[in-house]
Amino acid sequence: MESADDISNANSTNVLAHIKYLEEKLKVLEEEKARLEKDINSYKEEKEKYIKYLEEKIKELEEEKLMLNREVKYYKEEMEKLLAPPLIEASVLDILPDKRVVVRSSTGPNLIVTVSGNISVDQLLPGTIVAINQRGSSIVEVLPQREDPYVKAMEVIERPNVKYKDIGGLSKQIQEVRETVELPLKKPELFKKIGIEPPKGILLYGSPGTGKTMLAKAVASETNATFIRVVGSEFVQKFIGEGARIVREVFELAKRKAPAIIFIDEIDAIAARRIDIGTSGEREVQRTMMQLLAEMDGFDPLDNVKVIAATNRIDILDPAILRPGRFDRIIEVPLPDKQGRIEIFKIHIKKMNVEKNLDIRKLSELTEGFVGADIKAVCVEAGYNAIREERDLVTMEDFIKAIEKIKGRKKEVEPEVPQVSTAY
Ligand SMILES: Nc1ncnc2c1ncn2[C@@H]1O[C@H](COP(=O)(O)OP(=O)(O)OP(=O)(O)O)[C@@H](O)[C@H]1O
Repeated sequence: MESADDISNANSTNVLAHIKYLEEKLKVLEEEKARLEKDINSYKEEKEKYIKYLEEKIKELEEEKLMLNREVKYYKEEMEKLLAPPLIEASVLDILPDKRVVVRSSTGPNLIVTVSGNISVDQLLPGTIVAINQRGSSIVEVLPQREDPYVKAMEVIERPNVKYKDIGGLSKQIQEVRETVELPLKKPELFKKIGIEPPKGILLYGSPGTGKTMLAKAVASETNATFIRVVGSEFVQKFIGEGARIVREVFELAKRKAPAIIFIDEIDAIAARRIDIGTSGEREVQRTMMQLLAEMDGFDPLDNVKVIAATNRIDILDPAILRPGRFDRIIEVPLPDKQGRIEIFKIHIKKMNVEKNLDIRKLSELTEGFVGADIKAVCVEAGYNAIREERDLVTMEDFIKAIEKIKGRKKEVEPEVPQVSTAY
């Protein structure tokens, strides 16, 4: 028979074994727990990575969508452009009181059109270049204004306001210009009756500032002619490649605006004698001159267009332009002599408030070698001298100071122009 001790011994062995078993089980469970925790962490990490990857993917797709949207917009606009009817270019002629506009369309007729809401009528002036819709009913755009070089190349004065009496010291030259330009313009029948041809063109030569432009303007003014001025040197410097066309346009304009005087200043720049025509620039100048000669040859001496050219370098001119039927009257415009300077002073002083006994004779003596433009500059400077001292009367002293100043300025700027012989 088992004793109570035996029983209690057997039980405690069992309990111990059970405890051991439980402890092992616990260990296994803890290990399991640690493994699961590790799994969870790595799963979490992977998930986070995946989320990040997905987020980046979304960003990429969004960027791509944006690009595609842009592309769609571009193609849509292109499609619209391809499908849109072309606009018609037109230039504004007049604005009617009811805000409709008369335009000359590039397709031909003059049209009366409305102005689309996004354009203010104030923007439109005669000459403004606009686009009108295909139906030709409305101005839909104001186009950038192009400056035609030929418009820039000319100075056009409908009626210059220079009179012969504004020119001092050139009575002989005025007389010649009147006979050769004014008379044939005013009385062509006289020349027909007598049977002689007046010159088509005259050439004025002389130092800068002697009054050549004034003379040409005065003839235009006295004959009610349009004065069109072009400057030879600009053909070479500014309007390269356009010379021949500008010359053609100038003559066309002159015929349209006749009676007209074409004044070609600094003609030497396009009509100088050339030894060889090597560079393309020289060839271009040559073409301009050929066009000028062709135009001169092309009109009739009794047409009411006259050409006056001016130069201070007659010595370098190509003899071709001086042939009969071209510039066949040559008029020298000299430096004014003592009497001439008196006259020029008188002309410019007339408009000034000068002291009563101003000694103009003395002023003339002090200005030997001065041209008309210098004398004008002296008068302006004398006026300034009075203004600087807050006087309203210009004195002899002011003039003398001005003469000294202009003399100094002339020394600084005067180029060594060879004095032209008068043997022509
Ligand atoms: N004989 C003159 N009588 C009165 N004013 C004159 C005279 N000559 C020149 N002037 C004055 O000088 C200014 C310039 O003269 P103008 O332009 O006629 O000279 P130009 O000989 O044509 O000169 P350029 O050869 O430089 O073109 C004139 O606007 C005028 O005020």
